[in-house]
Amino acid sequence: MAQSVLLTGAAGRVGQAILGGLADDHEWRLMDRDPPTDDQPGEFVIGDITDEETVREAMEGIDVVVHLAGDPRPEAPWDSVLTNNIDGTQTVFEAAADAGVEKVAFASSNHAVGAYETDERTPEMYRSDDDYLLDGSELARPGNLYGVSKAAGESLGRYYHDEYGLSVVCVRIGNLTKGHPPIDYERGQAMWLSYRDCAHLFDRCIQADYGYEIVYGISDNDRKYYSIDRAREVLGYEPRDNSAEHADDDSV
Ligand SMILES: NC(=O)C1=CN([C@@H]2O[C@H](COP(=O)(O)OP(=O)(O)OC[C@H]3O[C@@H](n4cnc5c(N)ncnc54)[C@H](O)[C@@H]3O)[C@@H](O)[C@H]2O)C=CC1
Ligand SMILES: O=C1O[C@H](COP(=O)(O)O)[C@@H](O)[C@H](O)[C@H]1O
Repeated sequence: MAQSVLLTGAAGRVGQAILGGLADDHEWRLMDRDPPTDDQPGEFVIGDITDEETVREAMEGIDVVVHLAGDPRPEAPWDSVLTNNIDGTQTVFEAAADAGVEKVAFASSNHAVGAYETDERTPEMYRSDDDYLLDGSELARPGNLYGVSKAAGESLGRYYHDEYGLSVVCVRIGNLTKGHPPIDYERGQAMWLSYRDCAHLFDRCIQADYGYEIVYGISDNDRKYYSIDRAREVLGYEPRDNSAEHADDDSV
């Protein structure tokens, strides 16, 4: 069923992957601090997610928030992730709760659990014959300050679910790459998320019923160390891509 969706960070890669698959499926209000470069569906709000008033106005009449806006760089410095990823995310959750929004899907990251990739486990855990698997029930274990900010976002989601009754799903997105898995990069191939699986996964986040969830956002790769069972069970995620099917592509 079509929902009224606020998509923050709409001008970025994940936002464009989602809109590429779902432009006609929902009523979109897009928000980004950068203006769109070409035609986009619905209305576009140019603004910063740390600006409470703009975020409150953007939230009016919204059923579901897909919150992507933030600094996506694994090497991002603390001042940037503190402002954009932690303060900005708190502003979005608070405004969503106040506006009576039903659900928030939060773009978390593989980097929230990056420190499980110890020297002893890698590179074997990136390969299909290794059975090491994270399933979303494990504690966050960030390997950088960006990952800390994503773990903080997951915690904010837990708080706004428990205290305000918001339905929250935190999607620990793997490596979104258009057209094919990352080249010559075993880790990236194990956590590849194709554009069409990305759009489908966030559609399920918009439409499914849940309380508070942490799921992994990757395609159905033969190589994987993140389970997608929870995304299948709770959201009805049915990925169609697999990085192994590109094994004959040059260097993949
Ligand atoms: N691309 C990937 O493979 C992955 C992405 N993610 C997360 O998904 C989200 C989107 O990532 P990408 O699309 O790759 O990044 P991107 O940099 O392409 O897009 C992010 C968008 O957010 C906007 N933005 C940033 N800070 C903002 C603020 N304070 N107010 C308003 N807009 C702001 C930017 O202008 C940009 O258009 C991020 O939160 C990132 O951490 C997580 C894991 C993997
Ligand atoms: O969270 C993110 O993760 C992906 C994959 O991480 P990488 O360190 O293997 O590149 C990254 O490409 C993306 O920029 C980031 O937001």
